[in-house]
Amino acid sequence: MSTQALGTVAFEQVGKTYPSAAGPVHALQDITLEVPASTIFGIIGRSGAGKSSLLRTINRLERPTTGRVRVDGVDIATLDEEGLVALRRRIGMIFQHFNLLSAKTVWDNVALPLQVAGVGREATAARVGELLALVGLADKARVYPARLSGGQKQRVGIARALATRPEILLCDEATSALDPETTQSILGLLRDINRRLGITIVLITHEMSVIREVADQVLVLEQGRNVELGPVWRVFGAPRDAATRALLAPLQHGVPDDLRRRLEAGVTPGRPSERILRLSYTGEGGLEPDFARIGDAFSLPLRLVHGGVDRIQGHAHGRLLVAVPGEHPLPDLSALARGPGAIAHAIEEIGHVADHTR
Ligand SMILES: Nc1ncnc2c1ncn2[C@@H]1O[C@H](COP(=O)(O)OP(=O)(O)OP(=O)(O)O)[C@@H](O)[C@H]1O
Repeated sequence: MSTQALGTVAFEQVGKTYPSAAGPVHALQDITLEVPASTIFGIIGRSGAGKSSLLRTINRLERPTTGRVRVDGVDIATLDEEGLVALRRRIGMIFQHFNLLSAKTVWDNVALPLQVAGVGREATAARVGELLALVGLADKARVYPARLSGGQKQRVGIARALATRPEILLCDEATSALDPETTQSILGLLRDINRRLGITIVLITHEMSVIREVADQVLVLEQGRNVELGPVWRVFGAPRDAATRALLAPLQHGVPDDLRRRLEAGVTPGRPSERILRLSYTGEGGLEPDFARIGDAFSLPLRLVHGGVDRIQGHAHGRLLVAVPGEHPLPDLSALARGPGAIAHAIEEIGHVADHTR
């Protein structure tokens, strides 16, 4: 008997190969990692990286070609039909396009898994009432899905997925069909479910902002392999793999167009100029941008040009572009990014621009 908390998923050297006319497709290769119980675990990767394949091994919608998937310590490949049915009651799933039955009301959609599980009429009614209240749709019980907004449909999907009190919830691009505001409300609901009910949530998405918003840990897949895994604040703050950096590019605070043009234009010798410096914050060690200390470190007039700091799980990460007068020598930048007196995790000079203000 396992002593792990309920809702733990462990992948052990999981591989998945699909046959295809063009030869075998190695969708997953040698994935070994553990999703701790009661956490929110995100899986990202470009299209075809193997995200769906990995997610679907958790409830045995896909069987690994090699290796093992354990849920609460049990190798799910060993389950018989009955065991598999029981496993799927412990693992809810929600989908991008909700997968609701259009001919059934909200109430009937949510009741269905309970009816299939043989739950009695009264207990079903009580549970459906509870679930609709949980997802904020108590007044929509008799409505058909066609009359609901996307966000409401996903709430029905969540209520249905939670009907049998699962310990794990799999989310397959659950917010990808929703507008940003509705996405926020669904993410808030998922976070609430995770915190209040202790349900482990494994989600795949192509929206990096979703991971940043809710996930505790993130796995980056590239061509079926684990190329990076860690707490979101670390992976997003200081991505180590090129694939991660490429995925995160849309979230980075880049150099704005006008500044880029000024950097490209260069400076005229003898005319006033400014140096543009980039200060980066990765979330490590609780280091935060502190303008008083930054100013002291340079002992030069300093101007904030561009940038921003996000907070992920309480860790500050982001980049600031600052300008200092070009004619003064700079302090040792690498020393300013080292040790207890560091003012940023990395400081680099990205170029000079003409100073039109002098
Ligand atoms: N049933 C299948 N038969 C053959 N090849 C498959 C099958 N399912 C997936 N693949 C292939 O396996 C690889 C991984 O697919 P998978 O759907 O897991 O990736 P993904 O990261 O979820 O992609 P997407 O973001 O586009 O959904 C891809 O090359 C895909 O074409």
